[in-house]
Amino acid sequence: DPKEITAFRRKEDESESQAKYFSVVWCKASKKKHKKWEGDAVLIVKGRSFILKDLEGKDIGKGIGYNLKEFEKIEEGQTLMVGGKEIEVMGVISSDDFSSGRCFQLGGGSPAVSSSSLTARSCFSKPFKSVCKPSSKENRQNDFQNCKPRYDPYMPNSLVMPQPDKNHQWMFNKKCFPLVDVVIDPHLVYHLRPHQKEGIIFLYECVMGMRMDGRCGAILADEMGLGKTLQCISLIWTLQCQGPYGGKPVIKKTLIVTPGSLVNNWRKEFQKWLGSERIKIFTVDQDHKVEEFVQCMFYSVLIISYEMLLRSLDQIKNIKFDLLICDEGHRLKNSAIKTTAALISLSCEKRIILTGTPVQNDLQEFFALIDFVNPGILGSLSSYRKIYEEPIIVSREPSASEEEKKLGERRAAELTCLTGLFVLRRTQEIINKYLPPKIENVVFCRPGALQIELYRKLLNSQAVRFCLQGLSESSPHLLCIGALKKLCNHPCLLFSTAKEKESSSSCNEDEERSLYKGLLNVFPADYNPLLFTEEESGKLQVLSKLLAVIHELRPTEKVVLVSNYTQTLNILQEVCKRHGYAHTRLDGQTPISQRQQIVDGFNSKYSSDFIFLLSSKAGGVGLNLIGGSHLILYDIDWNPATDIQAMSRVWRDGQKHPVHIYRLLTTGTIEEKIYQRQISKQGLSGAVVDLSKTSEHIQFSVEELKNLFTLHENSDCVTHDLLDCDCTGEKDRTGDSLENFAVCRPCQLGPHHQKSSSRKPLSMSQLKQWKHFSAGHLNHTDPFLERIRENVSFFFQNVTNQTAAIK
Ligand SMILES: Nc1ncnc2c1ncn2[C@@H]1O[C@H](COP(=O)(O)OP(=O)(O)OP(=O)(O)O)[C@@H](O)[C@H]1O
Ligand SMILES: [Mg+2]
Repeated sequence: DPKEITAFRRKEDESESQAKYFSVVWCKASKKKHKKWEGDAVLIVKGRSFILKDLEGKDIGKGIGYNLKEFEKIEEGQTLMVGGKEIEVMGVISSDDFSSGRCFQLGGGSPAVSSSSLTARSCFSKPFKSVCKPSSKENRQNDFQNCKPRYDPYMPNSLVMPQPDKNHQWMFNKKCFPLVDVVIDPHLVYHLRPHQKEGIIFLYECVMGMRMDGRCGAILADEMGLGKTLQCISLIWTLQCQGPYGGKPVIKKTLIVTPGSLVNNWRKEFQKWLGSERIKIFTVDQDHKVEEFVQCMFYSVLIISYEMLLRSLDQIKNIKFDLLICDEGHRLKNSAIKTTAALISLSCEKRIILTGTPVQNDLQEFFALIDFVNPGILGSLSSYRKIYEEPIIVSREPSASEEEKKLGERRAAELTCLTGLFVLRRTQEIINKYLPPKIENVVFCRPGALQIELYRKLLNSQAVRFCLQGLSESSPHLLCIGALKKLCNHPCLLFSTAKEKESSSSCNEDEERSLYKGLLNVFPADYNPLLFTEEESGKLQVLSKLLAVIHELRPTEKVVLVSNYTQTLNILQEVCKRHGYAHTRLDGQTPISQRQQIVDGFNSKYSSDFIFLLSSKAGGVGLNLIGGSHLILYDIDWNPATDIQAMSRVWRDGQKHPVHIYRLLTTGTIEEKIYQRQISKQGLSGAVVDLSKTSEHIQFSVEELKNLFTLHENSDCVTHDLLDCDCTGEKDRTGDSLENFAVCRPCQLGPHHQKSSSRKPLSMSQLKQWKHFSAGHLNHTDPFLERIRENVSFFFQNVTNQTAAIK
């Protein structure tokens, strides 16, 4: 009957589209009576086909063309043969449990974790006195008397840690000590910002294993400058003196591992918040070895650099640390490197990673960080890949089917949920209200005549032409880019290299020679790079005027002057000398032991330094340079993170003055192109804001190279030309409110990671909202811009926190 056939077909179609999931055990098909199951698996049945996956998510069987009726009837307890395997169905898996991935057993059954421990958190319980029978009444009274909270939990503004729930007490209070409130030292609470109080509670719950049974790790990924250090110091100080069970301290010794340049910063922060009496800390350096820490019982905190840690690993392994803190811990994202392996080898369970970089952009790196703080929580790397990484990545491909998209999203949500319990990230906005206004300027400086001539010559070189024809196998484009960038900073930087190349005869440097060929002829015959002038470089001219006007109008304020190149810093330093500006300098060659001293010197109100010369790549991360309130970025990096890092050195907690940021770009040159790339491509694609990415990682198409290697001589601002803005730069322009431009960041996992905007690279549409004007039309009250306009073709300006009260 045709009707019946249609009905049958429809039914077949329906079951084709609806998958069913079962948990099963399996073994190879055999005739043996006593079978031995070989393992658990997940059976996915869809119409006439099936897939069998092991609990690591790997396919262990697949087949099509099975009997539809038989597949429809599958139920608990049933055995059946599929793909040469015998299976017994243990139960039905809900489609939600499958799509979230929860049905795959992870690291010893964490599925219950995500929902239950959240509720557990809020359920405070009484100690179970009934179980607890101290030997005598007196004893008990003594116990209770000794077990008073260290600080009064009922004082107004007191910060009391949540009490552990019954389950926790059962696990960790075997001796039935009375429950005591853990209260943060009021001396610290007085200074804490609200987000820091929350952060301390978060860290406390994590390391106490209250958020996730038996897991004591945490990742504090707050954006730069939110005071991760203070939050950790508060935690250490609290756990070292108090604990919920009978008031007994939870930890004795803490190990803090940090980049070398920050070792002393940590010491200083301890001192700043706790003075030198409360807690004894020990920093390892050339003259202070780990042995000393071991010998002196009164030290409780050891601060050491990652490099020193490797060198002293054997001694460190012999010390029992109860808490491990890894500052700038994103460097542990690679589990293959020695440092990570060394830290994993330490037996300490309570582990905290601090990082200002978003951690979830790269799923593999994310795994490494998670697995470091809470080993095994996501299962093995191979199962993580199958269950999370692969479906999530597939779902983001443009070619992904609806089904793949859904599965990927669901798995991503589950991953966020699972890890969200011990990863905390707050963005900069949270602290903006405590900060003074920030005035950001992008200043387009006209190149000098010599610069233009040299620029043309370089673009006509054989090396550049080869690049554009895609003729070269090696990567001469990096050479060409490097030379153009140098030229933008100052022509004298090119002179020395060109001189060298001219005389060298090595043939591997052919490309380099072809780049510099004939360049010397463009320089004046008696050119001496040591006697460079400011006029030869557009930016240097602007810089020099800018410094002069700051010096004149704000004699008590200081300037941080940033470049990525040591050679450029040399030039800038020479300029300081010529004008008699007192200055100090920190770059890659500055011994680590001296860095903090230099920073402190500059920040001190008694210092006479006017300028801090900083190589952002060498020493930027984590430094506080709040002594300066003007920051000038002399050159631009491919990676916006480098520049953002530098900017947040001055606009951070403790800054007393309005902050002025100046980014200098040479009009029409490669610098504008790099800037555009920063804001359009990277900004919009939400590319990882990661300091480790350098230009070597960037792939350029020939088309892109053509654009890079073009000089726009007739534009006031190519970036503005690209904005599709209808103004002609003749007046201060600002568009609609910024909120209209939600920036999407597809790399992040879940919606609640999308909040940040202030520390993210700008997008083009956001830039359009900045005030912008050509220098000729500057009817502006900014006295600083007024003074430099002569050598400038265009300005962009944006003010954040305009109304902020200056403390
Ligand atoms: N509650 C506070 N009140 C005043 N100053 C604070 C407070 N919290 C932190 N600070 C100061 O803010 C500055 C930044 O703090 P910190 O160095 O800990 O930031 P961070 O989160 O580690 O940032 P980064 O990622 O750049 O290392 C420090 O000088 C610190 O002393
Ligand atoms: Mg820090």
